[in-house]
Amino acid sequence: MTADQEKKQAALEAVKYIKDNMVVGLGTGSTAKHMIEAVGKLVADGMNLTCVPSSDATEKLAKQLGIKIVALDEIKKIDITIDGADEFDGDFQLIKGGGGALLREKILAWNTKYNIIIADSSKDVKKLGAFKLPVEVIPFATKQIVSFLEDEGLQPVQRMKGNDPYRTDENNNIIDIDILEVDDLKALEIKLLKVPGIVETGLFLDTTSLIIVGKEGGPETKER
Ligand SMILES: O=C(CO)[C@H](O)[C@H](O)COP(=O)(O)O
Repeated sequence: MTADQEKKQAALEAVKYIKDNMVVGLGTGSTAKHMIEAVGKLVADGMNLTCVPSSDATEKLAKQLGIKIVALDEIKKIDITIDGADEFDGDFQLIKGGGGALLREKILAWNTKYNIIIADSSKDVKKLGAFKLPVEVIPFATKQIVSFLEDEGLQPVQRMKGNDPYRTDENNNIIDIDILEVDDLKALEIKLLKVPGIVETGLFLDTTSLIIVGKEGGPETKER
């Protein structure tokens, strides 16, 4: 099975949790794309869903598929959010933000009753950190924060798009850092979020309720 087939299998399994009249959070990325297409089919088949997108790209695709989109402030709580991840571990902790949508994704996750993560099997790791952790920062403070992260030994690299700094949907920059040697992720998260100018990190430590992994022989569902 290819990674993309695993992603699609996980996505199709996840949409089974969606019921009529739900408010659904739509993640971002290549795995989420399969899920959004499947949600589009549910809607085309007559299901009444209201969806909140986690990025401009997701919003665009969802609208093309005829999915009803609302802004987060138009609803009280999201019933289910389905999103991808760059890595997950045995404690349901994630690294997200490879696609740059970590800030809105984390806001959606925090405002959701039941968060489902869908992934191909390569995302399943013993310890988070082979994938660099994205940190979203405001442009005004980016250089100073890079310097701070260097002093912390986190080997920061500012994300670029060609010759220009990468910009998120919220017009911020991203710095990718190396956390493979970090054992206390909670302490790291607290330390980073205290730095003025750091808006958010791609560490999702306690929002996930269910992880569905695409696998040869059928999807594996891990419940927290
Ligand atoms: O966090 C994300 C975007 O910000 C994605 O969920 C993550 O990067 C996984 O992407 P993909 O499904 O393409 O492997």
